[in-house]
Order: sequence, then C-alpha cells, then structure tokens
Amino acid sequence: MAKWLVAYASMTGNTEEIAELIVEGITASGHEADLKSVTDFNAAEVLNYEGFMIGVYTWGDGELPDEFLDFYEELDELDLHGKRAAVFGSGDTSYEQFCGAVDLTAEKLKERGAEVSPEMLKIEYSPLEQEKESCRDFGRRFVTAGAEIS
Ligand SMILES: Cc1cc2nc3c(=O)[nH]c(=O)nc-3n(C[C@H](O)[C@H](O)[C@H](O)COP(=O)(O)O)c2cc1C
Repeated sequence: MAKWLVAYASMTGNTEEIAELIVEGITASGHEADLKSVTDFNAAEVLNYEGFMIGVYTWGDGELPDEFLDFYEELDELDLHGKRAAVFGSGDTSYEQFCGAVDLTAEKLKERGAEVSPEMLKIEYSPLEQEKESCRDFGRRFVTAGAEIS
C-alpha cells in the first residue's frame, strides 16, 4: 500500500500539533503515514513515499526557521517530478507575511518539479477546536482524492 510522509519543523509545538492531526486524518481514511521532524532525516527520504506533506512555522519577517534550512537546501539536490506534495504551517496574522515560510516551501517544491497542491493549510498559532477537523480533512483529502485538490 502507498505510504505517505508528514514532516514538520516546529519550535513551540503548534506546527507539530497540526501535523499530528493531519496524520490522524490520513490513518482514519485507511492509509499509512510516517510523522517525522525535518531535523531527523535527509530530504532525499521523501523519494521513498507516494507523496509528502511538509509543515513549517514562520520566523523573522516571513522567513524560514533555522532548523528547516538544511532540509530546504537538500531539496535542491532532488528531482521531484512525479511526486505529490502539500504544505502547511502555523503563523501569526499580526506579521506582514502570514505563514511566509509555507509559501517559500511551496515555491521550492514546485521548482524541484513536485506536483504541489494549490491548497495550503495556514493556521494561526495552534488549531482551535473547530479548525482541528479541517486539519484532519486536509490529510484525508490529500491521500484519497488527489484529483480534487491538485
Ligand atoms: C521572532 C518571531 C518572528 C515571527 N515571524 C512571523 C512571520 O513573519 N509570519 C508569521 O506568520 N508568523 C511569525 N511568527 C509566529 C510563529 O510562526 C508562530 O508563533 C507559530 O505558531 C510558531 O509555530 P511552532 O509552535 O510550530 O513553532 C514569528 C514568531 C516569532 C517569535
């Protein structure tokens, strides 16, 4: 069976919580997903999966967090044609570039040839009770109805 990857960078746990909810959605739809921190693996591992979802919080003024930079740079070595991907993250709307790191990551994945879902999940801080289902749904739809969101 196809296996999916949900990988994230999270400093205070918000993006990690979103990633966990996405995995819940994937497994609830009968699929298998690995949940990993980007600090624990090399970007080339994404090639072992049917598709992957990357979560990242935003730092500075719409910037990538430091612990995400190795992963981001490793992507430059990869040919991601034929791979499906989606991006999500947590941010704070009081900053000018809300979830700017999510946009930067989507651009990089497209540059490397991945088929990136135009739907991105951007959550303020940690998901509110009513947003939790949207997180699960984001995962569920990515693995079950690719055509709908790509
Ligand atoms: C110094 C600093 C800079 C930040 N810059 C941004 C930003 O430019 N855009 C944004 O959306 N959020 C920004 N944030 C908010 C974080 O992305 C937000 O708190 C997020 O929930 C952290 O996610 P995490 O719990 O997964 O680490 C910033 C936070 C800090 C402390």
